Amino acid sequence: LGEDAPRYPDRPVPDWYRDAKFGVFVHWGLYSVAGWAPPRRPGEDVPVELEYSHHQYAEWYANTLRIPGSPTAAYHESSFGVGTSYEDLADAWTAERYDPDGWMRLFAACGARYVVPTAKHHDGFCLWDTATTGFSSVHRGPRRDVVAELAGAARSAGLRFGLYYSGALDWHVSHFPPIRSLTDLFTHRRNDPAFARHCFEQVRELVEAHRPDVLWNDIDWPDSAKAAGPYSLAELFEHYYDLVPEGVVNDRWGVPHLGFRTREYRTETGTPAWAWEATRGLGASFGYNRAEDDTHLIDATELVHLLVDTVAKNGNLLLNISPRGDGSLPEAQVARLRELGRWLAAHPDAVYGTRPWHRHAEPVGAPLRYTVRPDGTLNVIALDPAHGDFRLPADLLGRPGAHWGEGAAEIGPDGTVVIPEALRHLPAAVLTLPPS
Ligand SMILES: C[C@@H]1N[C@H](CNC(=O)c2cc3ccccc3[nH]2)[C@@H](O)[C@H](O)[C@@H]1O
Repeated sequence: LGEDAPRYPDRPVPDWYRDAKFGVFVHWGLYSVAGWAPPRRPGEDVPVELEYSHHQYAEWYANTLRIPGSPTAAYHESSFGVGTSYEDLADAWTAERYDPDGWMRLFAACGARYVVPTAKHHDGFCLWDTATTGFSSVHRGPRRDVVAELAGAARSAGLRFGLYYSGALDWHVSHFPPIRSLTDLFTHRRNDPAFARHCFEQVRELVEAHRPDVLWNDIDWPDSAKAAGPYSLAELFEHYYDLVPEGVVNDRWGVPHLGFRTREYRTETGTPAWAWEATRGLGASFGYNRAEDDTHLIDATELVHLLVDTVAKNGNLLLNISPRGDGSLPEAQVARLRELGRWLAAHPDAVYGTRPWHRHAEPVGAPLRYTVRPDGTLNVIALDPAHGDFRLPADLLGRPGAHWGEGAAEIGPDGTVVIPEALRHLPAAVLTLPPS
């Protein structure tokens, strides 16, 4: 490391985060007013040359709109007229159905233990009472301090409160051509000291006002803040941890300091020793996309499997919900969240507070996942109980006291486990084995 390379703290990921397992991501912002991107079904892909002109992330609307001939450019003109800019939409944003307390009560009821709303996304529109710009939800549109209301509502609902911040991209204060490729993504961004100070001061406002339990930065941080000195990232982290001793950050700051690692619409192949977080939308977008319908969304059973698989691999699931511009929550998304919450409410000890076993699944055979409770009890989670009986692996044969939630389990001498009829309709069934 060069002589001016700052020293970063080496901090463990706090237990509250590792025990929490399930958080709700909320991408809500100016882009939610337009709320449109070309819809994409699970498994559908586009050729790499259309990756940005047909970006499936509706929160990228401001960039996609600027790509000549993109479906978003056509949608924008037909919806808002040739003379309306993206930033003009700020004054059309009324958020008349925005109910922060209702949101947080719902997320808590669905089993989330933390929530991470967007404070500023790539469009540069700030959702808090900032002194750094007039491009904010306090000065324009809703005329509300969205972040403050969400922080209060989250903590009243017993949730830990984190904040998403777009550290690399701020299209309100940058003047590049639209991002049309991965190369553009790395070059059409500001790294100058003035921008670095701007980002430093914005995050300092958020940290000092709300003490977020999670600082979830996206993509990267301005390069000029990565050396020692005023407004450096090292100073920002030091300030953050002074104010929030149990605070945790993710891995998208572009410096050798991270808390939990992140995977986006991806999972880990095995069980890493480090804490990590899987994040995705319920459909193909984080921001609200009115072009998505039920067929574009992950179904509730897949959602339970995603959570269980992620936790078995030492990860958390940060599942995104996309509020409409008016602040209402898409009913199809809420239905899936509630279904996940019902399973979690019936099987809390299979997830919360657990740690991985020495393997997360079996290489072949029945789709099982494993988690270990603090007292050493092993949760054997059958992901497809409708499929019926399964064989316990050899290293679990003979362990006494096998139980389903309500009663002793019937296990044959060859390890065949009979799944009770009453459990076969569930997205997953949990067999517990007391500590051996
Ligand atoms: C949550 C999501 N993040 C996107 C940027 N993605 C990344 O910076 C990123 C993806 C990813 C996957 C694996 C490991 C690191 C990663 N960073 C944003 O461009 C989206 O609008 C949205 O906010």
